[in-house]
Amino acid sequence: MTTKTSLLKVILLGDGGVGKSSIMNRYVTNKFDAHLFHTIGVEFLNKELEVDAHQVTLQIWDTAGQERFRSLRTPFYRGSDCCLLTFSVDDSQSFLNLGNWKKEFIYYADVKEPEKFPFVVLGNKVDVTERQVSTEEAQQWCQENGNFPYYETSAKDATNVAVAFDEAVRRVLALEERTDHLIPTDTVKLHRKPRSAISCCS
Ligand SMILES: Nc1nc2c(ncn2[C@@H]2O[C@H](COP(=O)(O)OP(=O)(O)OP(=O)(O)O)[C@@H](O)[C@H]2O)c(=O)[nH]1
Repeated sequence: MTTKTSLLKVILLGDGGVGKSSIMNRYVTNKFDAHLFHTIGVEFLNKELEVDAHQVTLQIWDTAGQERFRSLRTPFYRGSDCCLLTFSVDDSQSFLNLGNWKKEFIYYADVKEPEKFPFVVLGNKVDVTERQVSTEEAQQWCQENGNFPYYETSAKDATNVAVAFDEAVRRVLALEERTDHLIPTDTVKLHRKPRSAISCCS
């Protein structure tokens, strides 16, 4: 019997500095760098995991949050299976911008049925003491904007990072019409590159 692997593309969006690269690095390499440079364009890393007895190769795309890199990141939205809308709990503006990120994604990914698309919201940097966004207001935004799951994460101390990705995978797998992603593991090439060829710095 041939085992099946789902190849899923998950994309991280959010303002510059909220911690998207750090979340990806924490999840894939279990490391945290307090002095990361801003991402320019996009980067991706792969991670293999098993969720509910389902083998998954997760392709995680980290994007540049700064406005000046908009044209470099948007071409990579298409084909995403899940979008992690990310803000930082110590930066209220990054929270207020979540709606713009959602809109930008829906437009450039050309999502046909936005109300069915699996978004997950991450409130990062929960390790900080000075919060500007409360858990309640973030949960309320998620409820009002599509009943999205909400996770408070810390790339610094790893709080909820793996749990959030697991939930993202579950949401995608729960959708019907996933059969197009089911590829026999003996035919798919599972890349294990630390950084993509199209990536720029971080
Ligand atoms: N305290 C704390 N700092 C964090 C956390 N996540 C990221 N940082 C720091 O926040 C800064 C920005 O992190 P990045 O991961 O580069 O942010 P980004 O969202 O990828 O930024 P862009 O590449 O500009 O879009 C870095 O100095 C990180 O070390 C966290 O969970 N807690």
